Amino acid sequence: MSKGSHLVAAMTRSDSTFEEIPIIDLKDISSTDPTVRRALADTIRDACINVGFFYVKNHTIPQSAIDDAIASGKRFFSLPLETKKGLDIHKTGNFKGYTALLGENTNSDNRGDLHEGFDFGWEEFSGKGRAAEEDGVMGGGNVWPEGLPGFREACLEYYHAAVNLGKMFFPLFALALDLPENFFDDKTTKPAAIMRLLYYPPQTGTVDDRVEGIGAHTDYECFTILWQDSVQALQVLNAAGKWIDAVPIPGTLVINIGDQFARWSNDVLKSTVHRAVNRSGVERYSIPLFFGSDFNVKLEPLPGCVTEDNPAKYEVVTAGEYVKSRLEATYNKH
Ligand SMILES: O=C(O)CCC(=O)C(=O)O
Ligand SMILES: [Fe+2]
Repeated sequence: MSKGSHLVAAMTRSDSTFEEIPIIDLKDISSTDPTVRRALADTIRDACINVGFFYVKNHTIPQSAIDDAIASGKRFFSLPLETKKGLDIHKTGNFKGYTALLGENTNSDNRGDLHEGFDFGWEEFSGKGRAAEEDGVMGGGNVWPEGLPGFREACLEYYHAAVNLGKMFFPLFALALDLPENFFDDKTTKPAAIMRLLYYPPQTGTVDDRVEGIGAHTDYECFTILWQDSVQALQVLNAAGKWIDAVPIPGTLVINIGDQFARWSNDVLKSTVHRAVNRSGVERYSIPLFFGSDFNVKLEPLPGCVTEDNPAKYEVVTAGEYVKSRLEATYNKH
């Protein structure tokens, strides 16, 4: 059997009627022992083929960075609406800044998402960002609120810790796809990395089913690293059409595959539909960080993912074009 049919065969045997989301221990993520790395990559592959979601523990992001980012997020969201609207994501032109309640509609059948958000991208502590031509539609500077000392620093502290974790994942995904470990290196020299602080008010009283915290969707990039607080809201759709709770587990992050990886791997890796609905009665916070390839990379099917039984499913587009079209649809910028 060729390598290609091996992957596709694994995918064909996969079972996506999961009832639970697997937990993967990352204690060996920096190991240089090939056997140990192979074993970790195999666990990741099983999770990505069957579920498209997994928790990680021992994930390397310091608890202090999480605590500071969340505390800063809470300060930001409690600013007056007018102040936050000064940073409106619809006005910045590069999908960075503030999203008000119902300012975004992730599922086009819905009436708007019941969350507030604050989005930003690559920036060094020194303030150096990326030029527009290095980051596609998301290129150009971040916008930061005035009068919140330490906010930017706390955001960037978490951001860089999460970006470092994300960079450690690409070699593991390469191994999981039977590719050389360095396969993604030259395709992720300036990887897309967009972070959001999200605030979900509780939905109480009579609830319109078309208003959810974030409507059912798949993510746009290669994979997402999500921190969630202890309030249950995130749900993942299995192949039987059942919503499975991604129960908050202290000390873990949630990792999920997005559409770029699904397209690139011709659906060997699953980009699974999910949503967040906060009917807990209390406020909820989360921090997704969307991790992609360099924006000019063509998402041509990876070696081993296309066979006679699994012909190419997607039109080849660049990563940047793909994300741009999805963001424009979400924020209604046509
Ligand atoms: O807040 C969450 O748990 C999920 C957020 C999410 O799915 C997203 O921002 O794409
Ligand atoms: Fe998502």
